[in-house]
Amino acid sequence: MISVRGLSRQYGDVRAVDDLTFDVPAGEVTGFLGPNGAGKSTTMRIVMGLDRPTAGTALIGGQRYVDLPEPLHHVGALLDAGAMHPGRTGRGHLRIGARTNGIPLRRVEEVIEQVGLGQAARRRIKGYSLGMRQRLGIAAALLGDPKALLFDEPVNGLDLDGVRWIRSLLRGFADEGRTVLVSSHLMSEMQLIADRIVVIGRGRLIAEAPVDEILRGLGGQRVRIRTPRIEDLQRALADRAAVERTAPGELEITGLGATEIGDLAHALGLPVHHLAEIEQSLEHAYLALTGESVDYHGRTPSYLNGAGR
Ligand SMILES: Nc1ncnc2c1ncn2[C@@H]1O[C@H](COP(=O)(O)OP(=O)(O)OP(=O)(O)O)[C@@H](O)[C@H]1O
Repeated sequence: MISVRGLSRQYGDVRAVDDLTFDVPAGEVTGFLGPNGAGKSTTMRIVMGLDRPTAGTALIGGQRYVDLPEPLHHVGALLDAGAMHPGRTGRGHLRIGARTNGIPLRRVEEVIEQVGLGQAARRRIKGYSLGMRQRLGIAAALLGDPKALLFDEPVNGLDLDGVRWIRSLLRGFADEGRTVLVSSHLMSEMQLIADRIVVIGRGRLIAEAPVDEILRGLGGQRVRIRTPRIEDLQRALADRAAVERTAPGELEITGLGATEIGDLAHALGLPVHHLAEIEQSLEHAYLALTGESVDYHGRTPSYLNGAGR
């Protein structure tokens, strides 16, 4: 379990993290989402003791990283897979990590196997593809067989095979009861990987909820219903929910669940031809959540405005 409480980090004029509080429970994959510059990497660096907070705490199993007796047994992180000595071999890189942390060298061979580096472990890192570097970075994070794992953008730049591998790896860690925090820009990816997500913007918490709750619109659940007696239903719903006529014979309702609406139609004797909760894509929910907090909007060419939504 990782718990972040009232965490703030100020760099000169920039408040990179601003009074942030959230939990990363064991046994689940927690996705960490936010636009560029939202403060994700800063938060992860503070958890890993690589940066100091201006205020607040980030605890791993109740302790600060710096107070952990054998930190690599508690937490492992993939923060910057580029930060490896290019002249070393993969195995050499891992051996140094093991030696400096009192981890037996046989563990190096185990993690090489686990991440599928095999033959490549003999080669110098400068010849590694991005996917191989990610595998090596993950092997390093696993050296101490830690209970908690932090991954900063692990699927960035990976091909589909690599992405699928990371996905099953993270799921496996969570299923073993480990604590997994993974940051990403790829909302569609988070929808597949994460059980719950923490969304931040400009250093502040925007949402912390199970993925399916966010998909249902964080309480602003929408339901679509079709009935040939649309006016009767619309009248009955008018006082209870926000109702929008979206097509002839079709309503979209916000603020009531499918069960309540179905029961109401039944009580009124109205025939129902279709009734479904509308699932938002995580991307859609995320854009709705973070729209206000994006610091650097890309310019959209005018011919794309309104397209593809
Ligand atoms: N060492 C530093 N010195 C000064 N400013 C910093 C430093 N590290 C981060 N920042 C600033 O803090 C803010 C948050 O940065 P951070 O890298 O944590 O965001 P992020 O959510 O990880 O972004 P990205 O998705 O682009 O990696 C940014 O405005 C960044 O410029």
